[in-house]
Amino acid sequence: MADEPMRVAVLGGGSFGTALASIAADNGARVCQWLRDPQLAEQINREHRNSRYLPEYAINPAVRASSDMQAVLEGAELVLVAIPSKAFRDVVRQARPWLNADQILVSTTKGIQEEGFKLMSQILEEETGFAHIGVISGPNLATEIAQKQLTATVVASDDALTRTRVQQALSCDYFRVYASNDRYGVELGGSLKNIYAIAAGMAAALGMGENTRSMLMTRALAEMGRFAVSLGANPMTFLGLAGVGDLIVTCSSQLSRNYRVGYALGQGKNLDEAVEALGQVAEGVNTIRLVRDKAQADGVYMPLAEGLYQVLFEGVPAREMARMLMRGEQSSDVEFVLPREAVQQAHRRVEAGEEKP
Ligand SMILES: NC(=O)c1ccc[n+]([C@@H]2O[C@H](COP(=O)([O-])OP(=O)(O)OC[C@H]3O[C@@H](n4cnc5c(N)ncnc54)[C@H](O)[C@@H]3O)[C@@H](O)[C@H]2O)c1
Ligand SMILES: O=P(O)(O)OC[C@H](O)CO
Repeated sequence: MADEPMRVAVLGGGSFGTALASIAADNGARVCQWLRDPQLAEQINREHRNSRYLPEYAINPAVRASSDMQAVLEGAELVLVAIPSKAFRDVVRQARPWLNADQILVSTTKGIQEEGFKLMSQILEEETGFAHIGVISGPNLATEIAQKQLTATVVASDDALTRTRVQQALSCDYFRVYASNDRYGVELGGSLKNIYAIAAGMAAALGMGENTRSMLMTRALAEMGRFAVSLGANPMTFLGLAGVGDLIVTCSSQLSRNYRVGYALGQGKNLDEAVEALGQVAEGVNTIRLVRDKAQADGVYMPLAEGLYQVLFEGVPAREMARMLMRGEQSSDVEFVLPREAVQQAHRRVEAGEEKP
């Protein structure tokens, strides 16, 4: 059956789900997209446009949209789930009666569930028990993908079939799909970088420069690596597209919703106003809280996440927090080369007069 078009279902009618549905259709797949809003589904079918999330984008006319979950999932080989983390489990539960173990289930969502600190593919696994599970993550601003800007992503799964079929379904002239077998690391990188995008947006609004942004991104990577190690994950994965790559784009672009929330906060809006003005999901707001709490509980040193938490949720002024962070304990650049503890130990010895110049 090699010549049969692949059947792809996309759950979610937001900007990323819409862009991925259209790419798969461009590649010849039979694509059905599920949206909870029947009017938007109708508009996609009639005008091949999604005026709510990607108004300028000409969606491939072969994409069929529907608010009937059963009809969308029927016969699908690949199911892409592009639903914000807060609603993710509910939607998977809704879908469950029409899912089967032969299907490939892939999350595109960069968020964390509060209960149990679960990533989205873990929810897919828990809700279904299926074997073909993966994630897509990387520097993927949907608006740029819609403009067909050259873009790369990562499909991560320990299941080779999942990786291969996703690469086949989505690779095209302007969208390149790299493979990873570190599902947890790729997914964690995508979720964590949203925290630092908020900080970068805030720094930009406060008039801070490129040195500051560069410091922020690099120290963010150090902090992300530390957190990954504490969770037993492989920090090397963060050297790839789903770590460094996504940090760079999300900390640099006004197209990022997390960056925009940070920018609005830096301009003096409060959190509710900033989120409301955005009108879309900025996963980082919730992720900051969850990661800060987890880091505290597990004793992981994450000064940026802690500082940002205090700015967002405890009313500490951003400039004051920046000053405190700059005056924080002396540290190491790359901790995998020189451990942080070695730097602190050396300071203690010099301060105690045990080592003299
Ligand atoms: N937009 C991007 O640039 C981008 C890129 C990469 C990854 N992502 C990730 O993909 C996920 C989805 O992002 P997006 O940009 O496609 O979506 P979005 O945030 O633009 O919207 C998500 C979609 O989910 C729907 N939805 C929300 N709550 C729902 C519920 N309770 N039941 C059913 N549907 C519900 C919304 O109506 C919308 O259609 C995000 O979590 C994000 O982290 C987004
Ligand atoms: O708009 P954001 O901030 O959710 O970022 C979108 C993607 O994650 C960028 O890779």
